[in-house]
Amino acid sequence: MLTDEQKDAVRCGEDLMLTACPGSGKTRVIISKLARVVDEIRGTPRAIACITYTNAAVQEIESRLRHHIQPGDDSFFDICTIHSFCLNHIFRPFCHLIKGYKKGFKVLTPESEKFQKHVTAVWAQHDRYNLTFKDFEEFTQLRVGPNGEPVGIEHAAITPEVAKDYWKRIREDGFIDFANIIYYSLILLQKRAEILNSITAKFAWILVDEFQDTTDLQVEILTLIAKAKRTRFLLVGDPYQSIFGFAGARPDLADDFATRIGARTDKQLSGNFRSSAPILAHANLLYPRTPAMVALGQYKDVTQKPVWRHGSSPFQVITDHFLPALDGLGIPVGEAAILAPTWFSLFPLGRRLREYGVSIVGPGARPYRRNRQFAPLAEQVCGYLMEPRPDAIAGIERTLFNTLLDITGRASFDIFSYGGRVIVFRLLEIAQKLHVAHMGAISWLEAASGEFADLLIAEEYLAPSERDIFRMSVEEMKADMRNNKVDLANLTIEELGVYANPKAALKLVNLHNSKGREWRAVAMIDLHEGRIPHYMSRTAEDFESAKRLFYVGVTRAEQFLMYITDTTDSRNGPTRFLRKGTGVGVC
Ligand SMILES: Nc1ncnc2c1ncn2[C@@H]1O[C@H](COP(=O)(O)OP(=O)(O)OP(=O)(O)O)[C@@H](O)[C@H]1O
Repeated sequence: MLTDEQKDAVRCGEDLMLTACPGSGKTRVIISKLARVVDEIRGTPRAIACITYTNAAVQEIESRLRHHIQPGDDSFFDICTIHSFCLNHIFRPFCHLIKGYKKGFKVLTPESEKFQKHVTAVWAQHDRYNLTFKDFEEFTQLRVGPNGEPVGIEHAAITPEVAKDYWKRIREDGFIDFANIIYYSLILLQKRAEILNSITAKFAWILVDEFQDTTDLQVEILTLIAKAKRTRFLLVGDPYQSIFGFAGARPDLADDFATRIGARTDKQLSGNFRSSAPILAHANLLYPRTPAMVALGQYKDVTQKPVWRHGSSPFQVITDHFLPALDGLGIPVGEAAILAPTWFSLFPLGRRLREYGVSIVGPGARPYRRNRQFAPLAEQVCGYLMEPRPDAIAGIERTLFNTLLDITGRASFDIFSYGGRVIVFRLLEIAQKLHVAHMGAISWLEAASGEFADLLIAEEYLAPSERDIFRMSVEEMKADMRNNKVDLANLTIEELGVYANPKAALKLVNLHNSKGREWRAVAMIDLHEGRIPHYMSRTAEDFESAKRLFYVGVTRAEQFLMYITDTTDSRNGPTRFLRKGTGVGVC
């Protein structure tokens, strides 16, 4: 059932920029809108693009939409990120028009070995060795400005020369990164009227979720499409949840675009289905809204106020206060999350909690590096063995697709066809047979890596020369685990599966990645001035953006919220967002 304000937004036939408070059911509105406009265009050659911010959101919408549409409707919509929209509809079909990509391309993802290789090589070219995590991370933030220049490197070690050399290297090796997919798509639309024409002829509607996090190039692309006046827009967002400024997001662009296309901006979603009234009272202290955000969901009548706990370390407060509070409230740890301003404070906490015997997902949870090639597939399959949920099959397909892409450099799209699904079921059959035969995770991994490779070679997804890649990857996983002092003999398939199917595990998430998610209980750690806002914050916008990040954290909690500070650093003082006047007023 939709509320009146949700229905109103879905029915609006004009271009609309909808401002939606946290937990207001944006996803529900987008799905209902999608189902409604599919009804309107069914049988025509037109389609709808639904652009979301992350792949996780794509999967969420895809799986929920299944209940609303008819068989065969798939050709009428594309649910995608802006990158896959540009890749599939603009860059891939027309890349032959671009110098360097005439013969095709491969997408360079930060998880791939090639990414590491190129970053290492380009740094060596500029005399930088002994690289740290940050030296790699910075390349994932690299963006292209409207004139083709590198941007987003103001606080980075990367110089414009390094960025350009990096792009030159990857292009010579036949690769393109996400930033350039967007840039070249814009160029193609600007220079070739026929490409713009084909896009606007195809898309009757473009629905954009998380529009507050849009970037300048993305707005340029949408503006070109809007100018043709053949495509309608539903843009949904919340300016108070714009937290991706470092990735080029600018909430002001959203308003600007709405004005440029003459979209309506008079509709709001103000009902919050997620959180209790006391949690919303804190959120409203940070950002009062008009109309005010009100609690409508199942936890609306919970009276428990958010609490602040201070201790000697996050681990001490979590184990002495947060976990016992969950017990008292009857909230399973799998429905709770620990949020922190950065990964750095989550790594040591994750490790200690794992040693303490708490199942966790998040940094420090995996005893091996995630980019080990066989690891994601093995985890997904083990997750399925533990709990065979039908929706997990799509996750396995996607992982298999990514794994093959990573190994072979080819996109095996037929994994998503009927034939591909048959392969997935055959892999699961092998996995099940081995599960029955092998008790421990290590012997399972050793056997499965061989048998999976054999099947994929027989079906021509892998070449015989690629047979040993999975086996070698298992050896690497074992070496990682030995280094991390994991008791290999006793590692279970359940433990591997928990990373893919983390229902029973406590989630450790950084605040940026918590966007769009919700948990019954949330603990926010490391809430110190200097962390949030960061000590390098200078401008009013820096402080505001930290406040929005804090706001996103607060609004993830449904029933119970704990703020945590600690004395691990003598300089630690509570963040201004916990104080009266500047924050939620708990200290
Ligand atoms: N009309 C409704 N009736 C009951 N529950 C609803 C309704 N609309 C949304 N919800 C529930 O509210 C919760 C929040 O919805 P959703 O995740 O779509 O919020 P959101 O607006 O995307 O939030 P955020 O911006 O904070 O990520 C979900 O659990 C959803 O099922």
